[in-house]
Amino acid sequence: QQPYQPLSWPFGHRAHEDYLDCGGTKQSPVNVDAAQAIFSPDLRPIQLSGYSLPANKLLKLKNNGHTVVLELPESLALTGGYAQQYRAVQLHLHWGSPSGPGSEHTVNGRRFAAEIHVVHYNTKYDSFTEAMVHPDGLAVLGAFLEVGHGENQYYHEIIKHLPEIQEVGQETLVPGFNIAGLLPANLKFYFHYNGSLTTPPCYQTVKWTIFNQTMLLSHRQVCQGNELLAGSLPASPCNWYRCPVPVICSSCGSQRR
Ligand SMILES: NS(=O)(=O)c1c(F)c(F)c(SCCc2ccc(C(=O)O)cc2)c(F)c1NC1CCCCCCC1
Ligand SMILES: [Zn+2]
Repeated sequence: QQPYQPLSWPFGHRAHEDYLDCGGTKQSPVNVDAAQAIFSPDLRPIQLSGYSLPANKLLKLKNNGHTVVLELPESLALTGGYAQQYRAVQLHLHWGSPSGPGSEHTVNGRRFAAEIHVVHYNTKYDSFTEAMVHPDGLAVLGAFLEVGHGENQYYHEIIKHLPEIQEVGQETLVPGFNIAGLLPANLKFYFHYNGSLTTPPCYQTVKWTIFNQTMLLSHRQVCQGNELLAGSLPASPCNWYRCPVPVICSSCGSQRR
């Protein structure tokens, strides 16, 4: 009996469609139907290397109008759970809005408050740009964010800088910290499938890992994230709303002009 229960489920696809944009047969996000998931003994625990960064390593945090993106050095690597080596490019967050939760994937139809994506590219390709058009080019680690009791100290390292990038295009520098703290402690339980970027160019070149364990943030932290992009254009029309301004954050009642 394996020490972990990674799950995957079958997705048929025609090879030549490997990176059709948006109209293809392997579009993400998807709803994970846990009852349809198949235990796969070949899937190994995800292993992270080089994720703990010193405070003197400054990382660019940018509001690109769709989400908040933290650029990551290639020293962060996936060394377990994938057949090939992948190195980090960036991480970004899919927040909700005062009108509702913002996770892109759902599980049994349930949408979570928010979702983090850590984007990596396959090092057999010379660059991220080249990798993202190949079926095995990208690996994205995803985890759901929920409201828990206390403040999450790792998400605090990002959220505390959000006031500095309230406008689209603004960026700031964030001191390094342990990026692994943004992901679940248990990297053995996950869903895995072959899908796509969830935003144009929608390339069907992503090996998705969606962790079972969720990340717990305080009510206030989720609210702060929801308010950052409340007036921005949606990244993907299906789950982003252009919120009227001023925005009342329904969960904590604060008003954002
Ligand atoms: N879930 S996801 O991984 O598909 C994804 C999203 F859903 C995203 F919504 C995003 S942000 C929207 C795309 C975008 C817009 C502007 C800029 C910029 O001005 O720099 C950059 C990107 C976003 F950046 C990503 N990831 C990107 C995919 C877009 C192109 C390559 C960049 C790295 C991964
Ligand atoms: Zn994403």
